[in-house]
Amino acid sequence: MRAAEDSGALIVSVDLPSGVDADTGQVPGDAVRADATVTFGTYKPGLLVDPAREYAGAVRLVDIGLGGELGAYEPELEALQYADVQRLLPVPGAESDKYRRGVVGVVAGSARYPGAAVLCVAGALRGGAGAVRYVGPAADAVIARFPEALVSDGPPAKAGRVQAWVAGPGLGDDAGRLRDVVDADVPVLIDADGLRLVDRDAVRARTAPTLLTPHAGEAAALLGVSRGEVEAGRLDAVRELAARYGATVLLKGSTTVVAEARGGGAVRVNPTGTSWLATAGSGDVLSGLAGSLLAAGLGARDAGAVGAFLHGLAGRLAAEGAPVGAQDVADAVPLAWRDVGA
Ligand SMILES: NC(=O)C1=CN([C@@H]2O[C@H](COP(=O)(O)OP(=O)(O)OC[C@H]3O[C@@H](n4cnc5c(N)ncnc54)[C@H](O)[C@@H]3O)[C@@H](O)[C@H]2O)[C@@H](O)CC1
Ligand SMILES: Nc1ncnc2c1ncn2[C@@H]1O[C@H](COP(=O)(O)OP(=O)(O)O)[C@@H](O)[C@H]1O
Repeated sequence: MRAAEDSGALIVSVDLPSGVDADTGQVPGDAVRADATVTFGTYKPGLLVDPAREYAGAVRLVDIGLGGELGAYEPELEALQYADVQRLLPVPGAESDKYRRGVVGVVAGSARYPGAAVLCVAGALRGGAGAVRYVGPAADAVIARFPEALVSDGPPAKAGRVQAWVAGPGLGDDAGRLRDVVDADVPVLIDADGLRLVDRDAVRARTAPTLLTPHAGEAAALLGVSRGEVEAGRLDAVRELAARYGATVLLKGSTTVVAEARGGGAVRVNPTGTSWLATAGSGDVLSGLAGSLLAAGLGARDAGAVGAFLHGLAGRLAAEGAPVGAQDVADAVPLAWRDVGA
């Protein structure tokens, strides 16, 4: 392997780069770093999930006539394509009104992190819900930036009609509001500080859909392992979290993966991500966006996967190869939506 790398020659791997694990995306030891990989029949998880994905270079799939054979197997992994996402986008019908489109509630922000509330609302306003209710101490900051948001500072249960809640970005230690949301019988997305504060038994006991959106650091804390272990084995980590908490889990990072609660269905891997998204607050935009899709009626797995797809695309469209901030990503979500919907 080293001789090949040291030679400076173009390296093309056949099916998979030697040394990467085809089924898990893990790289247990030395592995070939290919410029390109030609793979056969179907994509393997190791070509889609980091850290292995990075070793494959540009991937080209060649059909070798396995179509009929492959159809007999349930895939372990799937990546939504443009047409899949287009079918899932919640588009208002002629008879829609703001309530029929869904109302998303946002419990986020604190005196220390008012910006997280603004960014979460920024994502929520672009996710297809008909109204965004913000509940918390950053109402003035939210309203200054987004006068269309409905704001209050009381308990979430008194905020008015909400079809799905997002709780956690920049929340600080406001466990009371979080508890109200977890007790609500509507879909709930829990992110950031919410993942640290939440009563784990209460999450397990929920009957309405729950979507947890940890980054690797938060996932590591929830699993009681190191962050490195999560990053080295993303598929194992996301499946284990979903099983342990009886929730749908979206694990963020270099490859974003979504696993269904109680083991149902393939793990979704997001194909649109870009490392320009690695900027403070972009996760807050994602949680607002995915929560809005939940309020608009998507199931937790679809809301997570479509949210990550639009977020990744928005990151690319906003960045175009230059650094951007989280607000720029939120502002580009309509461009991503149009790109998918066209
Ligand atoms: N504008 C704002 O107000 C912002 C507020 N934010 C809020 O700031 C608070 C602290 O959030 P942090 O997540 O930065 O907490 P920390 O900085 O305390 O990080 C917690 C742990 O996770 C690790 N970690 C952080 N980001 C990671 C990543 N993307 N991948 C892997 N590991 C990672 C850290 O090294 C650390 O071990 C949260 O409430 C968050 O929502 C952030 O969302 C950034 C923007
Ligand atoms: N290297 C990367 N490649 C692609 N996406 C990334 C990368 N690093 C971070 N991201 C994305 O950026 C967002 C960061 O969210 P998060 O870690 O919650 O940060 P914050 O709390 O600052 O908002 C997530 O959507 C994550 O998937």
